[in-house]
Amino acid sequence: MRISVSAKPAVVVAIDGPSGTGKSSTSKAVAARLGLAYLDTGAQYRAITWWMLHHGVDVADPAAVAAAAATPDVVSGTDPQAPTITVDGTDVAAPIRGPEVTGAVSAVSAVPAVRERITELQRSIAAEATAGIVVEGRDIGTTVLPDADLKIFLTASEEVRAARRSGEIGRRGAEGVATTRADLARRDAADSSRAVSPLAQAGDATEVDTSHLTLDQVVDCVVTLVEDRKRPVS
Ligand SMILES: Nc1ncnc2c1ncn2[C@@H]1O[C@H](COP(=O)(O)OP(=O)(O)O)[C@@H](O)[C@H]1O
Ligand SMILES: Nc1ccn([C@@H]2O[C@H](COP(=O)(O)OP(=O)(O)O)[C@@H](O)[C@H]2O)c(=O)n1
Repeated sequence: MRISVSAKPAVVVAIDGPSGTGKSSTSKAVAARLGLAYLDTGAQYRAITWWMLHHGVDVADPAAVAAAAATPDVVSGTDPQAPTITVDGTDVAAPIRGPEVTGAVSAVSAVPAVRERITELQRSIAAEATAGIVVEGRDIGTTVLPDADLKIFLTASEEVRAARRSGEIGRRGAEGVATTRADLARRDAADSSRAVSPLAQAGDATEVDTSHLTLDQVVDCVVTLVEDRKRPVS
């Protein structure tokens, strides 16, 4: 009798949700704890946006963005302890977090040619992650990896999200938080209403409201869900 030993299947975890719900922090920690790779898809959209701005492409003109979409070479490093992002070999980890990119990224990411390019890249990175991967974004569970083993949709109140993001970017006081809250609301509205793969919760995703949970509690919750859902070794 021939006994076939199949490799343990890799686990693919999709974590989606709006800004400030804790996607990046949670995904990195879950991946590190479980020995999985980590992909920040928002960083990829930010990187292509940075490239457009850097090369003088009019980001308000979808045709101009589409015409340039195939040119930049976006490369993501998927170690959750030290994720990296480069465009045409330039490390853009810092500039992609600046206000210019944040203000333009929703317009660029709404262009179908950009989404096609980046979605293809995301699928190939996930396919190559032999140990498994946590992929975070807006459309991972609905569009990029609809067959993910586990889909999580993180939420949190607008108030909490604005306070978290303000703390992160050093905006102080009630006025600072109100400005951040308006920025987040604008970006969420744009991301949720675009025609191609908008920010949306997959029907089979588990929703986790992080408003009143510590990061450790959220990580524990997701790790437990991953452990429960891992496909059995056959
Ligand atoms: N459960 C939590 N409780 C408190 N702060 C959190 C929690 N999750 C994330 N944060 C903080 O909120 C900010 C935004 O988190 P981040 O993971 O970048 O969110 P997202 O990727 O959804 O935009 C960061 O400063 C992070 O440290
Ligand atoms: N899968 C994804 C991930 C991000 N994005 C876009 O990229 C932007 C930046 O994503 P991000 O995850 O870095 O944003 P934050 O939640 O960190 O603020 C979002 O506002 C979306 O416009 C997307 O369209 N699809």
